[in-house]
Parts: sequence; structure tokens; C-alpha cells
Amino acid sequence: MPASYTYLGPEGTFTEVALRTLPETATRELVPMVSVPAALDAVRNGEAEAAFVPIENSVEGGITTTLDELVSGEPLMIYREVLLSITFALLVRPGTTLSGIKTVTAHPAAQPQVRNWLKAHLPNAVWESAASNADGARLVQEGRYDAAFAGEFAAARYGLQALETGIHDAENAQTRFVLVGRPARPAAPSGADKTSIVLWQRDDHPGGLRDLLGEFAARGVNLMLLQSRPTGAGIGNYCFCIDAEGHISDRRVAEALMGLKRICLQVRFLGSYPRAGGGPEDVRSPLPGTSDDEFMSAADWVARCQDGRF
Ligand SMILES: O=C(O)C(=O)Cc1ccccc1
Repeated sequence: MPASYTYLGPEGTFTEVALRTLPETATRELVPMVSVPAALDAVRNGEAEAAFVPIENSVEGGITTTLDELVSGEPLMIYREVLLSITFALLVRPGTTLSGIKTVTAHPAAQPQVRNWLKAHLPNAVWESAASNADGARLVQEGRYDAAFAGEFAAARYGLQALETGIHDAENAQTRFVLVGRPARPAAPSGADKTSIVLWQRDDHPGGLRDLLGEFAARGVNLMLLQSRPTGAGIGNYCFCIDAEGHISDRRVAEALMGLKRICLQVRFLGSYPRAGGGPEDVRSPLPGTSDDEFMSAADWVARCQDGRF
């Protein structure tokens, strides 16, 4: 049996389209799952090698189900990311017209991406959330709703017609997907990498978040995502999901993580992996004094001072 990758299904999701851009999917069995937690649990319990799930979009930020799954439970690690440009089609059963649409459905993350279009074209339609955009299309096929926002490619799969295509409130809306597996050694640095972590503060004090961010700033590490998530322990209790530019084997990233480990209650490492679409030219120039060589020669100097050999 080939190794399998689970993904947010059913067939015809944007997630599936993004997953199929990874060359190794040619030699993997791709298994659609009903939800992000189900896709990730199959990895946790050893049924699947990896899971492919949406994690962030450029319109609303983090996909909270995915972040919460990565924040808690058995640790998992991110190995790859894929960025996909997204526009929606309005899928209906053949013969449905715009005036006949009373109910619309899609994944909750789709709503902020089509809100203005809905206000302008279907102001009275009732929105119902679906487990994914393709699941919404499936529910329209079953007659549960009148229309679904999904990829145009999902129409044929579910016997639907695209009444409208190219729907997107924001130009260049992109969704970011990640390939998640069980913890193992991260791939070697590619030259344009990203490191994901979750931080829990030790205590609540003025400037607490600034202290955490200061660990990155002091080492010249650029941040690419900062999203707070409730810990569930009451109002005001948050952990922080952070993506930082660089690889854990870069000295400045490792030093920032060590600083965080010392001052945080808990740090969860979620992986170092190549940035989608990023080449070395895309990486911010590190601040002076933050290269691997400079960290190493500073450490060497301290060791010589300790030895009286300066
Ligand atoms: O992959 C899908 O089709 C999903 O349901 C997740 C999603 C939601 C909104 C935009 C892109 C992907």
C-alpha cells in the first residue's frame, strides 16, 4: 500500500488543488477527510504519513481550527507550505437562476472573501457554513442549499453549474496550506525558510508581548505571522502563533528560540520549512551582527574571556 496523505475533503476542495502541486503526490494515496481535525488525527494515530490543510488566508488571517489543532494535542510538525490564489464560482443545480437563490453555503473562511459580492448580488440570501467549499457543493447537489461558493473545478464533480465565476472581494486573495506530519528532523535549510512556533507567556505583565517580540527583534529575525489564540483558561488568556523568517539551524533563529524558551511558560516548535514562492532574493537582509559567523565568533570571544585568553 502506498503511503497516504490525508487532506480536507471531499474531492474538489481548493486544498486538493493545492496538494496536487506537490510533486510527491504522484506516489502517494490522497485520502479526503471530513474535517481538518480528522485529517490531522489520521497522522497522529499513524494511519497517514501526512495531512494537508489550510492554515491562513490573506483576507482574514489564520484558519482557527487548524491553528488550534496544532497548538494543542499530540505535537505535529509542518514540513511544506503551498500558496494558492483563490477566486470563487457560485455553483448551482442546472436551471437555478440568481433570483431563485435563498440559501448559500461554503467554508467559513470563504465568507469574508465574498461578503461584498453577496451584499451586492444576493443581499437576502441566508448563509450556512459547510465543512469545506467542496462539501458545500455536495450539499447543493443533494438539494440542501441553493448555491455554494467553491472552486469552478468542483462544478463537474458535483453535477453543478457555475452561475458566476471569478468572485473575489479582494484582489490577489491567497490561501496558505501546510503539509503536517509527525515530529522528525526538519529538512536542511533551503536558503528561504520559515519557522513556526507557539508561545505561552509565563505570567501577565505590562509589556509581556513586547518582551516576547523583543527576542526576535534583538536577533534581527523578521516575523511573518502573529496570531493570538485563546488558551481556553478564561478571558484574557492567549497563546501566540508566530511564523518567523529563517530556519532553526540559522544561529539568529536558534538564539531567539533559546531566549523565548528561557522567558516563556512553554514553547512549541512547529517546524522549519521552505517558504512557498520564496527564493534567497526574497529574504530580508539580516541586520548587521546577526549572521551565523558573527554569532559564532561572539560565542568564541566569550569562551576566550572565560578562559582568560582574550
Ligand atoms: O479547500 C477548501 O476548499 C476549503 O474549504 C478551505 C478553504 C476555504 C476558503 C478558501 C480556500 C480554502
